[in-house]
Amino acid sequence: MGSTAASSEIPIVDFAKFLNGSGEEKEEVARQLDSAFCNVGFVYLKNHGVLKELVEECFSWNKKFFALPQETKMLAPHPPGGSHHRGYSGPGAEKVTQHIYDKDEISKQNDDFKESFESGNIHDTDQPNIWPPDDTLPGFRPFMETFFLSCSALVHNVLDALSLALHTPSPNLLSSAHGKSRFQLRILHYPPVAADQLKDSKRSRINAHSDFGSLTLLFQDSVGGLEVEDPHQPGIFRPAPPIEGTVLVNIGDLMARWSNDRWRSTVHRVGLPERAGLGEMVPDRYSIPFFATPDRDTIVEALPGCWDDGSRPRRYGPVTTFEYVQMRMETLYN
Ligand SMILES: O=C(O)CCC(=O)C(=O)O
Ligand SMILES: [Fe+2]
Repeated sequence: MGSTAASSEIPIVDFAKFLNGSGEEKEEVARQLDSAFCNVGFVYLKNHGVLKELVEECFSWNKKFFALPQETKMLAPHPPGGSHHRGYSGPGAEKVTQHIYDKDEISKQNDDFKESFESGNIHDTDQPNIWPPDDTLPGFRPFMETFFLSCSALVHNVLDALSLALHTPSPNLLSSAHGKSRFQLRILHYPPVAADQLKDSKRSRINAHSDFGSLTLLFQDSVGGLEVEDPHQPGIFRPAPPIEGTVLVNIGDLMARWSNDRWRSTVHRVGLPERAGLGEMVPDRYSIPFFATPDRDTIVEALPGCWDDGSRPRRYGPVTTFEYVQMRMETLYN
């Protein structure tokens, strides 16, 4: 059972009942996900099928990679511009903005204080991976390629649960719209920062934003600081603390649009952890988001079950994934 406290709370759902359960159990999990995504846009999944050992190992590669000397990390540089999203971005390279498309407005935003490394599907010829030379961190590349596959499998399972929730004509409608699995695995490192600097949201580790794809998985370490906007009280952010053994799953803007705003793409940010004392240093934070996007030619228009000719008209015209993503990426890097 998902917890049923206030609807702005992020429920915990046992995904084993979808992966291995009876037809009825699958339906029940699908309903729980649907309700979480309608209410807060986020859910914690336990028994999600990505092995604990793999998650732990990914955190340890995350630490090893960012501990490399800056000049070594720069051997796998993220290309300038927003269309090839692979490789290493140093502190301040990316400004996460919330629906601001004007360059002057973007430059007024605080710089995020973080560094990241992105990799994607090995078959993605549009965005080939950019790896550091093998001898700088032997084992890193094959591990990340394996972890990608495991996260990708989870995304497809969650998509199947969502298709079930909507009773789409084809039971794998959403999964097949992501058939090429052109996803993005990011490892993120936020260096230590004085708690005072994060107080009153003067500065964020990552500014308030929503994700722009379909679904995001997020593994976080034990440091905390992730906050999710209360969908029923705009401007109020609530902690989304790490919960051992779970992965957070959230809806992105493209999925919100696809679902005709049935599912919410909720604004989130990383700031001061709940327990941090002022005057202290907040330790490094490591996290691992995995971003799913449909295949580039997928036409995104209101899904079956999300609109009707009565009280739920279609709110958006059709757009391809490619057109949509281009528009959003251009604003990220300048
Ligand atoms: O580091 C985190 O926990 C959040 C990362 C995030 O929201 C993002 O990369 O889109
Ligand atoms: Fe995010």
